Amino acid sequence: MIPISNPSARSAPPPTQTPATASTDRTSTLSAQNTTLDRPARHLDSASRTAVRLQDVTKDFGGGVLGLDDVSLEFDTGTITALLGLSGSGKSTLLRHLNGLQRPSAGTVSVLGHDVASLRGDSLRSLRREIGVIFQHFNLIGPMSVLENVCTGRLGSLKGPRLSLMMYPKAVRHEALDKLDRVGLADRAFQRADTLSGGQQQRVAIARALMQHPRILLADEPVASLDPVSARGVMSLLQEISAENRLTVVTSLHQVQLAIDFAERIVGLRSGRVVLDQSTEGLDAAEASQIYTSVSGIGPTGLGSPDGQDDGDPDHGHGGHA
Ligand SMILES: Nc1ncnc2c1ncn2[C@@H]1O[C@H](COP(=O)(O)OP(=O)(O)OP(=O)(O)O)[C@@H](O)[C@H]1O
Repeated sequence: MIPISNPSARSAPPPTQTPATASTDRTSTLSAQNTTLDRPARHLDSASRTAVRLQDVTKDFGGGVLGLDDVSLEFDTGTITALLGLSGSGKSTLLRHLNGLQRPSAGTVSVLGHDVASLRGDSLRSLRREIGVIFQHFNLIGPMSVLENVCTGRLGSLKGPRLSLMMYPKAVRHEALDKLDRVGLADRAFQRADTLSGGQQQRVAIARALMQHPRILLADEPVASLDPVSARGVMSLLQEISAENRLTVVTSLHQVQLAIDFAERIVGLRSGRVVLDQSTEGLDAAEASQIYTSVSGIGPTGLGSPDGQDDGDPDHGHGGHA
């Protein structure tokens, strides 16, 4: 059995448990987790087969910049799609529309059956709990332990502040350790997050996202900061987790070969438009790379990803682990 508390944490105040969680032991935690991990195959009607649908979506940032230009796409439940395209082609903008960080100027974005643009407040937060997010720079809290970072993935569904690891319900701490075990890092639970390698930190971020029991995972250039070996390890983990959980993964990538090897489908964007939409089966890297080589029609580039910006939307916040 994996120990759940470290000696330094034992002096911390007892966890504040709600009646619902106070009686939850490790067994029930594991069975709750397994319910999530081994979700029985459900009869899927066409609505639940489609996790995400964008219909004629345009995002006009003003000044002639279209982040998305008449995009219509559907992402099926349990699939992995890689978004490819030059810097400034609209990959992050597309991802931000899926969790309501940005709203379309025209068209509709439907996620898990909800018209995202129509959601506000609690209903938007509730949808965001179903959407895990991982980032290029991991967004872990460096001085905090790995385990506590993973526990923060549950903050969106817990009431009140959690100022230390021991303030999380025991069931949450156990589950966080199980998630860490799943990503191969249970032995690092009590290490400071910022002492891990980049690949390890991204695994922790994945474990944190899994604490939400998400149905969709958005990954914005998840391997851009990693060496090639770690990058393949993280993509392989995403692939496994998608299959285990019927998790719909939409990820932006810059490496065509990784997209072909680990995603089922590639969507190529250029100046906010879909210029390639193809299954990766039998897809040739040279063919997919054409979205980078033809420069005609490319809009403003080199502006990078304006992380953290949004539309000034009052509900703004990263859906990942809030
Ligand atoms: N909040 C914003 N305000 C104004 N323009 C924006 C905003 N967000 C994105 N853009 C513009 O929209 C276009 C698409 O940007 P986006 O960040 O989606 O590209 P990207 O493909 O993710 O790029 P990268 O690969 O560098 O992350 C760019 O021209 C960008 O400058």
